[in-house]
Amino acid sequence: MAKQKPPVKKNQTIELSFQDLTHEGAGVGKVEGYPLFVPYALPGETAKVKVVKVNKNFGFGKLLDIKEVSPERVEPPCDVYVQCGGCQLQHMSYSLQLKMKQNQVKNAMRKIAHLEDVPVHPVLGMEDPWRYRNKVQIPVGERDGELITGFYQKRSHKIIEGMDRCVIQDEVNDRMVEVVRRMADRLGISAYDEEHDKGVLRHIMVRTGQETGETMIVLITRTEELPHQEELVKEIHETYPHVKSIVHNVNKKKTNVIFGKDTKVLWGNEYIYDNIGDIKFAISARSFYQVNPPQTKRLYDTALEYAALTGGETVVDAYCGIGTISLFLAQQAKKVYGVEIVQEAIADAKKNAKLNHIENTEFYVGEAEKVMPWWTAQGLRPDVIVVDPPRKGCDEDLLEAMITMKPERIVYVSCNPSTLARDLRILEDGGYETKQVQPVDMFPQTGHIEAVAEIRLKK
Ligand SMILES: C[S@@+](CC[C@H](N)C(=O)[O-])C[C@H]1O[C@@H](n2cnc3c(N)ncnc32)[C@H](O)[C@@H]1O
Repeated sequence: MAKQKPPVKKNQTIELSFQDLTHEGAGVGKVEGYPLFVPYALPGETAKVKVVKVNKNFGFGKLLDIKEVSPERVEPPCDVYVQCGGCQLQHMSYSLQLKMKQNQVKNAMRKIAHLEDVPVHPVLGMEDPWRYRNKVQIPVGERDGELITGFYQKRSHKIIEGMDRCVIQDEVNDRMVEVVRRMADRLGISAYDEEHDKGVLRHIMVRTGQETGETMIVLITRTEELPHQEELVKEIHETYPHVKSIVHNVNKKKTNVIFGKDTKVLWGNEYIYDNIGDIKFAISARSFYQVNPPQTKRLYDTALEYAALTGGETVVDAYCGIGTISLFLAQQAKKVYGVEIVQEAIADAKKNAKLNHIENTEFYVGEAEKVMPWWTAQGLRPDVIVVDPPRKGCDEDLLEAMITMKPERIVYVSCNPSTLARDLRILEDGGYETKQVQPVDMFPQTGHIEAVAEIRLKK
């Protein structure tokens, strides 16, 4: 049979109507059944589009001119929305964002997990979906002899010009980035020059505890020394008393990874504190801490509800970070075992347990996929397992260990619906049943969605 040629050509300009959205928020329109993905187009719209890439089964277009505008289209408040690419959904109403994300999770359940009937609830969204991020990591560069800070332009390492705020960032963090940049500039500290691998300041990281108002500043340099360190540190903490910790991290490698291995406190505490619900957390520079605390509380409350603890259970919290979920669980369980790969995070987890006078937790450093089979061999048989892996999902050895341990309930917290669905299929085949999935919008204005799944051992 002769292969059908795509009905469009590269660089052709066409008029296209949009019916759907990809999971990244691009509009989907079809020419004779051939789908074209067009960023910033919305369902219900008709637009002039330039075809920019033609693959065998689908292509990409660039939005030129919208003829019929969707009522869901809104003006993005960010001045550098298109250059930046950090947010993908600012041009659509928040209610459409939530619908799109619910569909994304439903589609993953249907297409990847082959679970047609699992209830996927409406997304728990934010009342005010702006300025929610508690942490910023921003590159430092130089233009016309002056230090500049800003995110990289999409698919490049060129800092966006004139970027002085980020509308999803906590205002305190925005301000502190500017303050540190100006002070460093005045003191003559140079920016890291990636191309020639010279210069000093690579990134500024700022994290603020939204409940406590405490701020940590991390200065990441290429060099062992931070010139004018004492003046810089003194000026920051004397002017801004909410800054409780100033940290120096050295990263000598030519790499995209932001942090290097060596971290030392220049001034103040090694930690800042923040609260989620009634639990207090100490957070150090390198530790993972969810970026949207009010939504984190809703996420953990859902995880706790699905864990259905009565006080007598043994629980495992795999990928436990600084023990956030573990400590919530521990309040309602007999014993919680946490495992996490980052050593500093486990030190924080132990500290956090003490800080909150919680005595029924044990935390271990290690790869969850190795520690869990070892626990299984030791005879540990938890009643409930909670997993909260990175985007790539759970390792197969860990899924196998869970199936062998046979807990009554598994709670899967996920930041990637595709890997969640892949892993749910494995658990279903291993004797488990997915009861319900609750998406939580931890990252408004972006295409990301978090979800919690309740999974029970089949009777
Ligand atoms: C999505 S975070 C969840 C952390 C924590 N549950 C929370 O809510 O703050 C995933 C965590 O998994 C850790 N991690 C990544 N790979 C791991 C592995 N193979 N074994 C154990 N932990 C791992 C990361 O360091 C990170 O802290």
